[in-house]
Amino acid sequence: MTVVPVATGILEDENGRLLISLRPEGKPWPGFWEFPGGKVDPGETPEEALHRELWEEIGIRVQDAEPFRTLDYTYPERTVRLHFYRVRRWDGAAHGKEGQQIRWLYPWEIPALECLPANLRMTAAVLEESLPHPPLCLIVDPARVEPQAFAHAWREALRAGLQWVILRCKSAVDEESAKLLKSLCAESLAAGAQVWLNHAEPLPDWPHSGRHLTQSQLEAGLRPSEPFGASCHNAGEIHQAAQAGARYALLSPLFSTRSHPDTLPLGEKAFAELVETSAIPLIALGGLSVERVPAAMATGASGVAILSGILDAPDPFVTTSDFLRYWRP
Ligand SMILES: Nc1nc2c([nH]c(=O)n2[C@@H]2O[C@H](COP(=O)(O)OP(=O)(O)OP(=O)(O)O)[C@@H](O)[C@H]2O)c(=O)[nH]1
Ligand SMILES: [Mg+2]
Repeated sequence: MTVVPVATGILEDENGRLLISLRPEGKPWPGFWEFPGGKVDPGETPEEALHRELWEEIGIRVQDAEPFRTLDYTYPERTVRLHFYRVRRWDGAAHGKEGQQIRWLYPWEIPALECLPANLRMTAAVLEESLPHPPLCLIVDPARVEPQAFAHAWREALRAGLQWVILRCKSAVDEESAKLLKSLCAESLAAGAQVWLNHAEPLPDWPHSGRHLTQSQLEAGLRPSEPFGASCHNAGEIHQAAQAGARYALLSPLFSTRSHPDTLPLGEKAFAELVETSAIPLIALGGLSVERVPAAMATGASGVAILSGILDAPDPFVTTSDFLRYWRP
């Protein structure tokens, strides 16, 4: 089958909002949102097509286009090779030159609209850029470990370079623990790490970067006004999280775990298939060890999350460093 080359532009304004446009009647997939662009003409390079299409469709002259991703996608009517470009500098004011609606949206707002399926991967790829780096997420749960040992493990992980903590606090903590947790949150932010609170309402006044929602909070309709991620276990839950505006989903369990021995793991193949159709980045959770990080990342996961691996380690500094070595050889 012939593959139709297509060039599309992901325009980004100074606030990080992206331009999407509505496909008009008379073309395949009318009423779906897309990034503006179109088919590469014979004799044209994809970049030349991008310049021409963005002039024809939204009336701008591209100054700089940075190749971003190339993706093959098969629709019932044809297979397209999509050359996506990031466009941050242009002349002119973008408008629907062919009468089509356009919108400027933050990347996490896009999955709520009906988009061309091939484009959802791009939303996920753009969102992935804002995740902490290295994308190793430590889930800390004070209910699982005695407070002093817990604080020690958390601090040692930060000292080793950890950049991402999800603080899971399912039950109320006493005043002394609350004081300790608050100061650990502040220390983490001061170390340049992000802290996402997984906590019931009302949220305590602990310094944080965002919220992490459990599946039942998401289900119950909780939609924080600040950045949030969510815990998911299947395609339906990922879709719901994406539509709700989540920045990422923790997808579990990738491998079998000691904590949930009766839960069937997704396995690498099913995980990779979920990555293919997800509009938000997926973080692999469940049964992760240092040795398994490469296999987890090979599924297309945007990062890995661990719970027991570091908190229970004899030397959390060494174990965190071992995990981080995957991103910092
Ligand atoms: N423009 C555009 N096309 C996309 C995107 N994602 C995606 O799968 N496509 C597919 O790429 C193909 C190119 O589409 P197009 O209809 O824009 O082509 P065009 O502007 O040259 O229009 P024309 O057919 O009127 O000449 C379509 O099959 C469309 O479904 C996207 O984000 N933007
Ligand atoms: Mg077009």
